[in-house]
Amino acid sequence: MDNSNIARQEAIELDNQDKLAHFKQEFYIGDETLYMDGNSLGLLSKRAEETLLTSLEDWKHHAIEGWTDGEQPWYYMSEKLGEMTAPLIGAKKEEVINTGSITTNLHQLLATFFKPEGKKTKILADTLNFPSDIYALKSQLRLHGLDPEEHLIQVPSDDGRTLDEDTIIELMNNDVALLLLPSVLYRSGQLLDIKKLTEAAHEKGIIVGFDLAHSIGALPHELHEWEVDFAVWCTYKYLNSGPGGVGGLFVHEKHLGQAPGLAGWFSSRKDKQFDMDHTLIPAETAGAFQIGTPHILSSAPLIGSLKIFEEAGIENIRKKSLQQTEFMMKLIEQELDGFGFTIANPRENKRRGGHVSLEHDEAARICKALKEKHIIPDFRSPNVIRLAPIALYVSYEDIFEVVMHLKEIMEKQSYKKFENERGIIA
Ligand SMILES: Cc1ncc(COP(=O)(O)O)c(C=O)c1O
Ligand SMILES: Nc1c(O)cccc1C(=O)C[C@H](N)C(=O)O
Repeated sequence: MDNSNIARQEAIELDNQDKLAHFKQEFYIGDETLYMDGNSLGLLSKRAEETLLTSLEDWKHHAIEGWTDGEQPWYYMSEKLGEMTAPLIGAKKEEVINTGSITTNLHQLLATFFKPEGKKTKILADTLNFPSDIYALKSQLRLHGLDPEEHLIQVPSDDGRTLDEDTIIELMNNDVALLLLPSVLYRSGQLLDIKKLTEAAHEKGIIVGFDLAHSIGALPHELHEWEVDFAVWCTYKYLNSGPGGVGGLFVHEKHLGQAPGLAGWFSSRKDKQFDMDHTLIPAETAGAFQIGTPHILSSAPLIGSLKIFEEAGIENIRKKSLQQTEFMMKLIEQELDGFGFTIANPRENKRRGGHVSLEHDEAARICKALKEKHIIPDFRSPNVIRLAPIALYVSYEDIFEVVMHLKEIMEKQSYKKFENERGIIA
């Protein structure tokens, strides 16, 4: 048996032993498709579809009464989702609410927690974060009359892929008021040491926020115990809530009870909201950081999806995900040697998230060649192919197939018929 046949055998055995394998049947995907892009948009599950349809039924049968009656009362849905999400991030239920999007939630929490005072006027971030977060930071600085050129410090990266925690800590000066970092970097998949960074920042009196877009649903967190001040995330990636699915936010218990920077009537204590008083009485939970009416139809699928996470268990998901990415990297090294690929994510388990980051000079057109074969990766400029073997719906045999197709594309140079430029999204 040659090495690739041994690997196929190994994949079959791993699938046979996999206690999460049965969840794959719950997700919709074409028979021919190998979906490796769940880190950008997760797949629809039957349970998410069901809870979305339930909300439509509630609307159909209850009209306005759906806010409190119906099967999934809309007035309490954001809180219910917060409670269901709490175990995924190590939070108390009061600390979590589903609302908005990453960027709007970030604006809300910056408006609440970024309070430049005296010499403490700077925000510390990094050079590798997703652009939307940086845009939000710069616009919040401008709203305070502060020039981002001077007041936004972005930690550099030595290799253009990863960040060094000690370098971040060195930049935590006394003039820094707030630190914002991604938990997992969207390109390289590096997982930062949230606990260590939070502790170091607190020693300098710095408020700490994390963007969990690329870690929530992929790995466990202990936000309450680590005393992270706030966090934001989306639910359309690993949490499979659908395009434009509701975002989420965490505010540590120690900050609850304070008024939101951006107030609206949904910031209210729920029993007071319909008093319609012009003086806001904010909720004493993370619910206070909501603003307006929740987007029920973009929230409802998450109920069904989170039930899957309750059943599967985030520790089991992480365990499988690490084994899957390890298997994928091993196969890439074995089968794609000499084709010009570089594995750009850190190799240690505690330093990587849920996707493999492959660099190649021809990455954009290799992605197009993969898509021609019904394999869905994504491309991130300038040279990254992201491959996310999602624990809930990707099998080890799928991973084997993906790498073997990639090998064929490289051997036959079939990527050369495409332009080496990205499509609209990837
Ligand atoms: C790290 C990160 N932050 C922010 C965003 C954008 O968030 P949203 O469009 O949900 O506001 C994304 C992905 O779209 C992301 O990956
Ligand atoms: N949020 C997205 C969207 O609205 C359209 C297309 C893609 C996305 C994404 O989530 C991109 C993703 N955050 C990334 O890491 O590239």
